[in-house]
Amino acid sequence: GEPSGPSVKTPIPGPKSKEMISELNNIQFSNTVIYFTDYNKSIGNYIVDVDGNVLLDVYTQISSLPLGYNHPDLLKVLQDPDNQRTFINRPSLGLFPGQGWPQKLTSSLMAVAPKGHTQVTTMACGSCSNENAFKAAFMWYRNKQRGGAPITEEENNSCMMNVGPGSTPFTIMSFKGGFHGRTIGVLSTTHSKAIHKLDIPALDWPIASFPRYKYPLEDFVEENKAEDRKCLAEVEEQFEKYNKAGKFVAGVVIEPIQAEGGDNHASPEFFQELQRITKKNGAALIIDEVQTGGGASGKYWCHEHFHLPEPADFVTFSKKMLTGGYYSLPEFRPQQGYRIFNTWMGEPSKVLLLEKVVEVIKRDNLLSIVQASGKKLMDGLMDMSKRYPQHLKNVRGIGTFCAFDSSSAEKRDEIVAKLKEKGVQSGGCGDLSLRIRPALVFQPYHADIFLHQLEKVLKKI
Ligand SMILES: Cc1ncc(COP(=O)(O)O)c(CNc2csc(C(=O)O)c2)c1O
Repeated sequence: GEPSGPSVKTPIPGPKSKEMISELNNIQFSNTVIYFTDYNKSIGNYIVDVDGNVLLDVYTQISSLPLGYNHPDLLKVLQDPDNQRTFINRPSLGLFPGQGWPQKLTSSLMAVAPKGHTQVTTMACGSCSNENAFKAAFMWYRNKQRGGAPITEEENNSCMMNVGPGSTPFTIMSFKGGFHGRTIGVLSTTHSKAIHKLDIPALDWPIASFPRYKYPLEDFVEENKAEDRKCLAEVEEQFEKYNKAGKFVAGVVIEPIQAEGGDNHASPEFFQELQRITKKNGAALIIDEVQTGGGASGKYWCHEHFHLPEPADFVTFSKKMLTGGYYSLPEFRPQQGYRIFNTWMGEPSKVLLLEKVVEVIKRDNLLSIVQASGKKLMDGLMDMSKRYPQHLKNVRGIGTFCAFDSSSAEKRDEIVAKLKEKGVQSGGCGDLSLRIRPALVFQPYHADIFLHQLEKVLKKI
């Protein structure tokens, strides 16, 4: 079972961590390592480092552990002899899927598919899921332009040398503050930190503004509505500008909440109107649920809170879903083989684990626990924002997907560092925000432990 609470015995990183970091540094760049982790002792909501420090983990490996550490039901998946074969013989899923693969997809990914979705494509990570969703959107857009005409020899020859008409001038619209990955295509739709983009070539694709609200929301209803209108007008302008220039916008990619960009929220009305504008302009709406998806918002998919008039064209996922991939409407299916393809096309062992995660979420009613813990977090943060307004403001969140701003990046970093000293592993995002990303097994009493430690930090800084 879990420890009763955090316990920190050494400075973090401790002596053993430091030794291992320098060992690793002989092999690769290791400056981002926070500490080496003991994956035998880490359990539930608690991460244990190699120096025996026990921390309440409200960051969970960049929001990617659905059931925390060493969940007993997941360990059982590994003990099943049939499953061992799946872990050992990693298949090229596009060519030689194993028996039972359709059933596994049905009982895991399709069991939690967004409303109206019947198709899923598995991938390895968030970046490659977005990359392939973009490609599927480009092919769909070109096929619409062809209107049934055959592919020409000129198209086949020209694309081999990266020129038109075979290589198209199509674009994907993204938003300032967005994060969709770091591989070279999606990196042109990522706009959260310069260090991610420096030195890498970028594509001339349209970029619109994402709403930046004033808080508390109830005090700024008109201002925030005006902000929605301003951003939507920019989306229309970008469509007009790029389509007129023949750089047709084939898709719009957006997160339900911009996470890396600083936990920026936008209203359901913003997303409903964005879907209308995107459809009107003949583009695909790609909702990136890599960080928001998998249950942290209290629903499986965060965009479910927006009551979109129609299903999104694509919903990409990774992190808490354990496998990468995307759901897409049938019209986006490739028309030929080997166009959305790579050696592995994801990993069945991750889908086996996801199948168990989906079962546990249903059996243990975890989504309602997320809602209860999220309420506890939000109430506690709102209360603290009244008592420490200089350090904690703009409290926001859906489910346990919460955040607040501090007065400066330094202050935010100081709060993260002091929380770590008190045995809470948290993380920053954007310029001023501290984000909370606990596992789905994070109970209200864990929220109390977090809030208690946070109060102790705020009292002293
Ligand atoms: C909304 C969203 N979309 C796509 C991605 C990319 O996923 P990965 O390629 O990292 O699996 C992410 C990854 N998140 C992430 C957090 S820190 C980070 C990094 O590369 O520094 C990446 C995401 O949050």
